[in-house]
Amino acid sequence: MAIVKKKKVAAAAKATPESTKKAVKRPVSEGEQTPKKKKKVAAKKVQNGDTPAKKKVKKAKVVEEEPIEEVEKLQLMDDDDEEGLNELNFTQHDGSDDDLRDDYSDDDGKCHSHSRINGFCFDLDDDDLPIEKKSAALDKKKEKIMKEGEEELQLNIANQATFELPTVEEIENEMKSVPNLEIIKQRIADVIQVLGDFRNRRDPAKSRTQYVEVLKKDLCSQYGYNDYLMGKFMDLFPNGAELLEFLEANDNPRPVTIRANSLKVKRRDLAKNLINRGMNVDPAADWTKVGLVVYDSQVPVGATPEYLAGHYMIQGLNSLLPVMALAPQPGDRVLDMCSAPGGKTSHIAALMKNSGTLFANDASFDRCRAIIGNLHRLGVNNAVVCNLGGEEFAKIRPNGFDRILLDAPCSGTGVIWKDQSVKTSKDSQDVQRRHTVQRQLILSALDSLDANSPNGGYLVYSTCSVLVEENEAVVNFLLERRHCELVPTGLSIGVDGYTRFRDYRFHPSLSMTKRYYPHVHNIDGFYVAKIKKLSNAKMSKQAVLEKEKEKATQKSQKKKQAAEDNDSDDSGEEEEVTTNGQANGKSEKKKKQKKGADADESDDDVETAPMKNIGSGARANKKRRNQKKAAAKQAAVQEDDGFNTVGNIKRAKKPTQFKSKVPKRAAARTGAKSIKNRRKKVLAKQQ
Ligand SMILES: C[S@@+](CC[C@H](N)C(=O)[O-])C[C@H]1O[C@@H](n2cnc3c(N)ncnc32)[C@H](O)[C@@H]1O
Repeated sequence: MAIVKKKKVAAAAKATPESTKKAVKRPVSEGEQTPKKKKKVAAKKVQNGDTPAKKKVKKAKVVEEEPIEEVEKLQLMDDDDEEGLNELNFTQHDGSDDDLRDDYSDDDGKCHSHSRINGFCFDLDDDDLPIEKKSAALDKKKEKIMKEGEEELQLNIANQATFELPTVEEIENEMKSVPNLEIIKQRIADVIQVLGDFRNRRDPAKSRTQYVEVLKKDLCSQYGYNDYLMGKFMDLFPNGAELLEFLEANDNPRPVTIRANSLKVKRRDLAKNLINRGMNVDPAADWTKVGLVVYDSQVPVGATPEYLAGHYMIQGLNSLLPVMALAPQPGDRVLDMCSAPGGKTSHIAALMKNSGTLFANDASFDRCRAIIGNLHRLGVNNAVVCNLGGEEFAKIRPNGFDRILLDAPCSGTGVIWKDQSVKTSKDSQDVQRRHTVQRQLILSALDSLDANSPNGGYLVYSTCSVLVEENEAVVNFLLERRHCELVPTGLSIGVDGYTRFRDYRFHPSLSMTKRYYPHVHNIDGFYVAKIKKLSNAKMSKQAVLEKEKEKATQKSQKKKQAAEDNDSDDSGEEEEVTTNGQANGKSEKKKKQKKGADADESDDDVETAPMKNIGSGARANKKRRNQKKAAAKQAAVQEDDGFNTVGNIKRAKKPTQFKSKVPKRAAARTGAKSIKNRRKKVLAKQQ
């Protein structure tokens, strides 16, 4: 303790002349504390779980040991040292100082239990032991703090009850200047609280939609998302607290994890070697035998001799899941349809023990180089790397594989921490493009599977997206189009996939699929579904068309019904418009819906109305058919929000694989020329 004091004296010596002057002028101020500061210190002690009695005994001892001169020196300390004084519990007062009541005095402010030397008070007399008195005083103080805390809480609750919701326009204006994140954060918490107990906490003049709109705007500016994606996440996590957890998790990195390459090394041996290199590693989770988590490392994880020798692959734990679900067997014919850079491919090869045949495909030629590099490094020698659009496999290798992994290209909404640009770059068009390609790929993948494979016929579909449009809706689309069924993934972690989402309903078996979230599982957001192909025969077009028709009629009936309801409600609503702003919004919405329904019906009309000015005959019929098809396709694409699983799919532009060096017209011309030349030659010979 003496050392501590000396330091403080030294600090006093260092103090600026001004502060020293101040201290000399007002020596009493050394021991003075604002009541707040005192409370803080006391609260700190309570929090730390210090036994106050013990501490005080120590301090009293120190006081007795210290020479008075030393104590006087302390008067020269500057303000910064107040806390140090506090810790040592020296108090200088005349026994009536208000500030001191909290600590050692009774309610009258007089210090009864202390003797005073030079104005400093010490615990010496009275019947009770000083330690008991101090303990009692502390209890009292604690009680007071608790009381104040309770009062503050009540005040907060009262404040929350009167929380005023700004309008969306006000928020937009606020955002034009530099947004105050503290205010926004508080408002987010307030709105979430109101939404959690809407009936009691709402402002009666404001609707839930208004609260939700304000929340969305604030979340967008707090976390940096665009409106579209935030809307999607709000649909996904209607619970405000969970939404915040998810958004926070998206701003924080996941743990660094690696997969031991069982083709070359055992996990135990790899861990030993890496620890010797200065890496702090541990088994990553109880559900994987090959994953290791790297807590910290003195060497770059991607440049150790073990890495270069192919003993491990740097992979997120989520990457292990689809391969585990696929469970490839030695000797299988396996296709990894979208495999670059080859992390999952090399895991598949390891499970196949480098036997059988593994096709590692990717549409990007550049990314195929990465597959080749990784497969070489990891010692994979049962793989054929190919560079095709996945859509081609149904044609070039129908019913040709025992197992297929389709780790589809996606929006990446599960790995936002890796690429923050996703927050603003994803819009409805982008997501629509994604799920369109995903549907094409999943159909092609299923058609490439052999349903009669003795131990296979399995397709695993996975994405690193959390959006339902790219996951359950795509799998549901497949179930409606092909003879196949969902089977359990065999994965012990993950939450069940959606069978219903907002107004949409999926096949009940979709609960067998698995979802992963960063805030729940501390791995990247991910989705895994395992599908068994039941028959190699394609579902007849007739059956698919009938299903489509059925759904379409149901849909149009619903719309008509909604339109009729609107008609009958119209007059009543107009009255409401004048009296109730909330209802106003509602009727607007209904009108919009009606408009939409009308537009859709007119679309239907386009489809069904007889085509004019085309004429008759076979050609005209064909033209008519094509027009109908084009109109239907356009309508389906326009409407397609990702859940319209029976609609036509917009074909993505096919990647051009081989380009003929001679243009078509030139080729035709050359053909004609050579025929002419040959004819000339023949004629010449004849002559
Ligand atoms: C999610 S990544 C695959 C990651 C890989 N499975 C792994 O674990 O290392 C999606 C890949 O699909 C590829 N891709 C995109 N469209 C494709 C298509 N039509 N056919 C095949 N591959 C495609 C992309 O080039 C990208 O490499």
